[in-house]
Amino acid sequence: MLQIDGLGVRYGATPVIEDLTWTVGTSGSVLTALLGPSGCGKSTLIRAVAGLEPISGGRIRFDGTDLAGVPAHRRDFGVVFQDGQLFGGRTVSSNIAYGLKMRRWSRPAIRARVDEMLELVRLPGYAERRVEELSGGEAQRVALARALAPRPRLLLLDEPLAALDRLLRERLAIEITEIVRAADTPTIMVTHDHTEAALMADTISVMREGALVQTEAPEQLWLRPADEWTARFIGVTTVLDAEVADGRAATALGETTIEAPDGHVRLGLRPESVRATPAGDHTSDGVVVSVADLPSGRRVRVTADVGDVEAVTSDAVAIGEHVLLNLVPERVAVIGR
Ligand SMILES: Nc1ncnc2c1ncn2[C@@H]1O[C@H](COP(=O)(O)OP(=O)(O)OP(=O)(O)O)[C@@H](O)[C@H]1O
Repeated sequence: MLQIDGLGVRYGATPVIEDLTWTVGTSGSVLTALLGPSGCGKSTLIRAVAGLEPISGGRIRFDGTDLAGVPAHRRDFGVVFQDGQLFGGRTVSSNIAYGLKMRRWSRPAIRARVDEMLELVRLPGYAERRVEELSGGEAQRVALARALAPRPRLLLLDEPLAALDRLLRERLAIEITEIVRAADTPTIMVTHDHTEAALMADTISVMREGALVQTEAPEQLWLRPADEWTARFIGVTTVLDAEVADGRAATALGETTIEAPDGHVRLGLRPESVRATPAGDHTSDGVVVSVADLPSGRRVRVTADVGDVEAVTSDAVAIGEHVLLNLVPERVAVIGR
């Protein structure tokens, strides 16, 4: 288990991480996503955990042992960066064997482990390929095999999919999840993409400007974001005031059932939290200003009294059409509760 208390990291005089506290690997969680916008300090945090960045304050412990003074290569952590950083001019097997040779594994043990890793990352038969001949996705799988080969206590993945195209990213995201679960290696994965985080992780930690704002299972994060910034970062497009009484919330877009104590709350709406239907003879809630047909269904933008609202619809509504807006109770987030 990784335990970080009051961590500080600075570049020169500039603090990038200040007083950060984080516990990873409790309650059976294998894969934790570290999710945050570009420049918030995710890579810096991962590098500090790996021992690649000096810390200016606080403590990093693993299984109770303080890592201060433990150099990177003695931490037994595996690291995969965005571009894999394979050793060029060498074969796949020589890359995967690298950490095992450092640890003085016997030749037969190394050979067996390399084969096992190639099976795990689904590249059997690739042992003698030179790394220059690999595609981007293959190279990242080799980097993963190299990191996992010495059986690390913790695996750190710093945006391992960022350089790949979208289709490959999604496929490899799911593959990596299966691989680290099969290896049963606690893993932290850095990403700025909340869909990627949800595809892979069983716990998501949200980072903002050098601090952690929330650590939660994905479903809880979607339904109970800690604050408005977090809500918007994970896809909320409309924030709505509501008054709750007896499990029902009254809002400018009508009533909905909600699990929240009585009183004032703010609700976070994603497009799929609101359903638009043609108003017909009813008094409309707003007018459609744009329509987009996405793979997941039709998305509309509606100008309403509460401002512009993104919504989904299964009707053939057109721009300029008057619509009714209804909340979808199980898709409505409560902010800050
Ligand atoms: N070696 C360095 N020297 C000085 N400043 C740095 C250095 N590395 C990073 N920074 C700065 O520290 C801040 C955090 O950078 P970091 O790379 O940790 O963010 P990140 O969340 O990983 O971003 P991204 O998602 O874009 O990779 C940024 O403002 C960055 O410009």
